[in-house]
Amino acid sequence: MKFHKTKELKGELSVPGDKSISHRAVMFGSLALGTTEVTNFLQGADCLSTIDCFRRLGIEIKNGPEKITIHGKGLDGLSAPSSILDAGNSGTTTRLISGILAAQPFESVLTGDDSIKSRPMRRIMEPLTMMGADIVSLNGNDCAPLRITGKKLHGIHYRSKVASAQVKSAILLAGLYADTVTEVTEPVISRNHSEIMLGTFGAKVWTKGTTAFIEPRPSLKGAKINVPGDISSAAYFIAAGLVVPGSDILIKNVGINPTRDGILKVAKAMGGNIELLNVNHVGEPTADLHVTYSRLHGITIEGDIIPTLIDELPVIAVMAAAAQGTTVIKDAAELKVKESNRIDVMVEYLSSMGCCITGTEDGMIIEGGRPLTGSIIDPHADHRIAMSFAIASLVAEGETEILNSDIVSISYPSFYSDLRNLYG
Ligand SMILES: O=C(O)C1=C[C@@H](OP(=O)(O)O)[C@@H](O)[C@H](O)C1
Ligand SMILES: C=C(OP(=O)(O)O)C(=O)O
Repeated sequence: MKFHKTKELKGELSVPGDKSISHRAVMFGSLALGTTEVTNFLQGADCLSTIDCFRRLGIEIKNGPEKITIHGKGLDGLSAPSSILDAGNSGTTTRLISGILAAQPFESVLTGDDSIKSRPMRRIMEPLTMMGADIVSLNGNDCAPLRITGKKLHGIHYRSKVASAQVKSAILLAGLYADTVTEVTEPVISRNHSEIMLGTFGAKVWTKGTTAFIEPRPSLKGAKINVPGDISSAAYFIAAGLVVPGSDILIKNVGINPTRDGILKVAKAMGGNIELLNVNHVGEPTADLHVTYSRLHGITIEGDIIPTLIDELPVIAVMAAAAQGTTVIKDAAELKVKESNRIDVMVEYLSSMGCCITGTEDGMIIEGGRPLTGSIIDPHADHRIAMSFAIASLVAEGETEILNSDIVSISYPSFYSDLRNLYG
């Protein structure tokens, strides 16, 4: 798909439902007894992979136009899968479902696409094995495909080396089936959607500092879940509104959970004009975001804020390229093990557009303010890279071509049409 420099972006949009919350609604609804209804579910390929896996585990899930309906059968209601479980491109599906499968009275084989088959799974294999699970990486490389043979699990106190909601959630889900309380301590708090939603379904989950606790064997009951708009998807329009001169965009109903809102803090620290309207603090907090063009300046982004904006760092790099001065991103080595190596790919293609950017072991250094020029971008089958460069193209002279641009359907199928609707 080809893109050109644009005049101001103006108008209003609603981004699709949050990916993390949509996955969890299907998973927890499947483990709850009774009907769960999910509105504003993200119809992205990753969340559809989660639906497919739970259908193969014997759960009836209706994906209707207005809502998803899940006929959960309770904690012990899953049945041996009819075939290999395919998580597609989704790390969240792979890691969270592993925590559930580790406790089932049957064997499962879990796989995914080439990206999933190269992402690290030792981080969940280790704690789940400590709990008593039997998980084997079939290629012997600590990646999927995984053969998971369910066992009786023990509660543990696990100290995770990485701040990862996928690791934390896998352990908490296994903890539903353990013999005692399970505890997970993270170096820095990661997104807490599992803790919030498990509570909604009736689990006893609590936190103290960076430790999350779960009691075993709750009776989970079906619930109604309304998924807020995904702040990770809103991030592209926040960035576009801030960097394209004259822009004025209203993004409606965006999730602003404090474990996810780092993009808002960073945008403001860079000098961005973002106003939060209609803030609602019930359940997962939401707001409408009013974004207007701003003269951005470089900042340092490091430490505890990193997990709250980890998926937004590629588009933050684009904002940094358009800003005046230097932006330093540190403590973000996790970027190397996402759908692509997001440090290498951002450095390669922002450089190809004329940006002065250097990759480091745990981030990037970006000297902003140089004019960008169009280029040919291979997003390395990574949805967030494709969307980030679509935004960069809006301020680049000449033509930018994004190869395999359809990859955005992983998390945001209507991304290009939503963007085009804002053109003058
Ligand atoms: O739990 C989740 O829903 C997610 C957690 C993050 O991954 P890590 O837990 O691996 O950091 C994030 O990058 C991913 O897009 C979704
Ligand atoms: C890293 C991501 O997702 P996952 O880990 O679920 O593949 C993402 O959406 O940026």
